[in-house]
Amino acid sequence: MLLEVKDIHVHYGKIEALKGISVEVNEGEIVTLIGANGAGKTTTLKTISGLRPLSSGSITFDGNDISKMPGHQRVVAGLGQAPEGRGVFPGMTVQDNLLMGAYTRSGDFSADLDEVYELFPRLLERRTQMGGTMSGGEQQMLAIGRALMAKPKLLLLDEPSMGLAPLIVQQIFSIIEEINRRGTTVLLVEQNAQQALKLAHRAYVLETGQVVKSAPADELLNDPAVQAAYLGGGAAHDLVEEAAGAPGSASVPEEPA
Ligand SMILES: Nc1ncnc2c1ncn2[C@@H]1O[C@H](COP(=O)(O)OP(=O)(O)OP(=O)(O)O)[C@@H](O)[C@H]1O
Repeated sequence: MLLEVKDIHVHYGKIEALKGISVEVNEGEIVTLIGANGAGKTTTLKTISGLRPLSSGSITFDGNDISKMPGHQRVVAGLGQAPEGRGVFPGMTVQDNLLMGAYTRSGDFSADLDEVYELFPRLLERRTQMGGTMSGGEQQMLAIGRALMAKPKLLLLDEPSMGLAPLIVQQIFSIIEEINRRGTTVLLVEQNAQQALKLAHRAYVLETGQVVKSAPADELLNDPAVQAAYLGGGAAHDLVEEAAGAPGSASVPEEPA
């Protein structure tokens, strides 16, 4: 197993955002976390990448306990992240943005730059353009390309479809598939559950800081409760109740994805 997140609890002040999340990612997989706004998807990714501290639980990556490892060391260990909101450096060129992704490495990474340009021909066309003047979709490509420059074993992607037109989302998702086909394991957080489940091998459904379901992605795509709650299939269905077997014990998802 490449990543094992075990029973993690994470707080923002007194608010417990993650209430015992466990997630596993095997080498070669695309795994997705889906769930309504506020379910804890982004917090889970931030905790894996070291941007949020754990209150309890553990994270094991590539055989090492990284629970207390600082974020920059996790990048060196092989965790690459394209963050929510993209984090492109606006006043730097596309190429310099990409090269920043390799700051933890030494040696010659021109072959890696070539590979990123091959995956994203648009970035090659725009390599001298300032990052901040790129469109939303192009900035998302840049964020993923920059994360790839660190040669990650596991690529963490936070809502790559956010705010993008359907055609661009399709393009980005097929590139993620290609990145995975070339050997990079992917953990994807998405509001766009439909697209994410079509792309992923396995998925976890999060609600109010807990995992309420985990299954192969195609199984979840055909699951009536998941369809109702997250795939625009009708009235929201409460998966927490179903998981807990206790009707009336939890809240309804805020909105379908
Ligand atoms: N900086 C913060 N300070 C306080 N509470 C926070 C902070 N960031 C997130 N939270 C809370 O933690 C919980 C989980 O939020 P998180 O952003 O992880 O959810 P999410 O599933 O990624 O949602 P979204 O899809 O809306 O980004 C929410 O209740 C949220 O309000």
